[in-house]
Amino acid sequence: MSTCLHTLHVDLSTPSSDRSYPILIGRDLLADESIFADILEGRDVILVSNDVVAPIFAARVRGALGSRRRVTEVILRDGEANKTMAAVGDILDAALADRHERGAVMVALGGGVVGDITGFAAACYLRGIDFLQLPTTLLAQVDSSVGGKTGVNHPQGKNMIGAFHQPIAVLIDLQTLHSLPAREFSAGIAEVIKYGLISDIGFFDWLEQSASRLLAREESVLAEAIERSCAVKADVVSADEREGGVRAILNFGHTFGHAIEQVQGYGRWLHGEAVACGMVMAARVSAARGQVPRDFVDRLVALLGRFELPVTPPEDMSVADLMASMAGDKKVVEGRIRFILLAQPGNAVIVDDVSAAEIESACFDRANLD
Ligand SMILES: NC(=O)c1ccc[n+]([C@@H]2O[C@H](COP(=O)([O-])OP(=O)(O)OC[C@H]3O[C@@H](n4cnc5c(N)ncnc54)[C@H](O)[C@@H]3O)[C@@H](O)[C@H]2O)c1
Ligand SMILES: O=C(O)C(=O)C[C@@H](O)[C@H](O)[C@H](O)COP(=O)(O)O
Ligand SMILES: [Zn+2]
Repeated sequence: MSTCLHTLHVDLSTPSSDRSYPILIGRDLLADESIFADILEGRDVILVSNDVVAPIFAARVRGALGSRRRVTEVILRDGEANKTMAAVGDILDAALADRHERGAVMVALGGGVVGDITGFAAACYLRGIDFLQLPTTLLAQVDSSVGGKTGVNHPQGKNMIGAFHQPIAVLIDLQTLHSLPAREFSAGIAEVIKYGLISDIGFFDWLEQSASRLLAREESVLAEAIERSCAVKADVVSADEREGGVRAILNFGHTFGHAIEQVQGYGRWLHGEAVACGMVMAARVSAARGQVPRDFVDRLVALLGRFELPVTPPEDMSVADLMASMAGDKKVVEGRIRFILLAQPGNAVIVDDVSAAEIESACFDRANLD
């Protein structure tokens, strides 16, 4: 028997359509046949996972999918370096080989890499079929499984090829977090902290108070952190599904972070690690502008430090490297890089007037950063 602790909704209803979907947070959801029967009915499935996650969780999902539907299984190679068009091709080849029809559903079982690739394959297959998110990392549970950003990396930049394609549901099984390595858990915490910084300073305060219990992975604290994170994300996505405006605040720390990932080579820094460092950089620029107190940056650095997340740019990375990479960011408009800064703690703002000199002085004066 599974236990559902929280249910949220991503509201995407318009007068002409309703693509809203539920997010279920609970225990043993991945083994619950009745949940899959409700969501998928009798539909065929293309189950996509990777060579780390499948050995741990695929059997229980196969069991819950039951024996009355056709299931094609695709096992990708693990890792950010494999978030490529080739991986999308592997999924499409398998689905075509088994002659899956438009009624089939792609099911993403894994972290953000599997989810982003599978969602994009679902957006492309037969010009678009449904997909279901079964996120197994903290990062995927609080962020990537919700909101419909799907895609793959390109040597020139993160997530450069993709589509907005919403899942039909997100099932967050807290049991999956037991096997998650500590470094991956911390990477997920970075995105959790992001939500406090951009829209809920009370949540940031709570995270400071709850750090030890989060590190101990206490279920009730994890469930609350995930629920509050998904609530912020669902609200922002409902307000601006395709990032025409406010959704860009979810990119806080990412303009810097994606550049770090790309310049270092995908996979050297985890996404969440690069975002952690990027959030500190954005907070430092905000503080230099007098928008947040300097001691708030110290609080952020201390909180990230509890989770052993990086707070200074890679030693071998220059401002020139950073600026060159950020010039290709997806948020660039008419050649101007748009940054997400803090207008104040708990409140983000989008600006396009941050200079290289300002970044250098706020973030690369290494003698003054520690
Ligand atoms: N679409 C979005 O809105 C969005 C949001 C945030 C991040 N992302 C993307 O997500 C990716 C990062 O996702 P991630 O941090 O989940 O990384 P990941 O998918 O690489 O997973 C991290 C590692 O943990 C392993 N793993 C997964 N679940 C496990 C479990 N329960 N037990 C043991 N090992 C497990 C994975 O195989 C992998 O080795 C990046 O590509 C990032 O760009 C997308
Ligand atoms: O959902 C969003 O919007 C986000 O920006 C969430 C980010 O955490 C995530 O890493 C996303 O994939 C970044 O999007 P991108 O458009 O900058 O590639
Ligand atoms: Zn992110």
